[in-house]
Amino acid sequence: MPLRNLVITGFVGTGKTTVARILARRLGRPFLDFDEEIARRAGRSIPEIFDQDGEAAFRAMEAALCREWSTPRGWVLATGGGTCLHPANRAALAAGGHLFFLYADLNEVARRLADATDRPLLRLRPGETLLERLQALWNAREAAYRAIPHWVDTTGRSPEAVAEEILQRLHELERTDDDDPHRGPDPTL
Ligand SMILES: Nc1ncnc2c1ncn2[C@@H]1O[C@H](COP(=O)(O)OP(=O)(O)OP(=O)(O)O)[C@@H](O)[C@H]1O
Ligand SMILES: O=C(O)C1=C[C@@H](O)[C@@H](O)[C@H](O)C1
Ligand SMILES: [Mg+2]
Repeated sequence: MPLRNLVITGFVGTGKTTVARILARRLGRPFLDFDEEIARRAGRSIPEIFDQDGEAAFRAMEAALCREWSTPRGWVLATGGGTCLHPANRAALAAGGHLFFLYADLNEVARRLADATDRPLLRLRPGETLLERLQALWNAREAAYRAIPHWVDTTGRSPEAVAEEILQRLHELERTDDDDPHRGPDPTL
């Protein structure tokens, strides 16, 4: 039986790609970033896909990837920030892997993303600040995110420290094999 995948999901800009890369290196496992894979398959950047085909087309490509990754293959996967909002995507990824959800104080996310231009959902409306945009996105999504197990706070912590915590929690999950994806958010939150 192949190892379950290790799926790093979370809010936009919380370090999914960065942390998952570190984890893949530390575990010696192959790595796939969903956003990079979607851009590669489309032969276009994510902003171009959103602008030319619309968000729904992007979400359909994301859902297709989730279905492809619903079986255990021992990979480390980084999802996009909106991937696990959809219950069917969440269920597919949880069927093949352990999910960890990264989050951070939104002031810190805003600092990390201050110069980023490649996230279409963070385009500012007139007069809006990045922090306000992030807060609006978080408010709209928080209830759906809470259905994802195993939250990891990345606030004030290096990507290496976040990866280390996930490794320790993963070893514990693999030891007890007690990862019920339906049991809801971490009760310590
Ligand atoms: N723990 C951290 N501390 C400080 N900066 C970080 C941390 N993790 C990631 N970063 C920085 O924040 C930015 C966003 O990181 P990254 O692209 O890995 O986030 P993401 O969650 O994959 O974003 P997206 O939702 O767009 O896929 C990058 O500039 C990265 O170097
Ligand atoms: O939070 C989101 O919905 C997104 C996050 C990015 O990772 C990309 O998947 C895309 O920009 C959408
Ligand atoms: Mg990413």
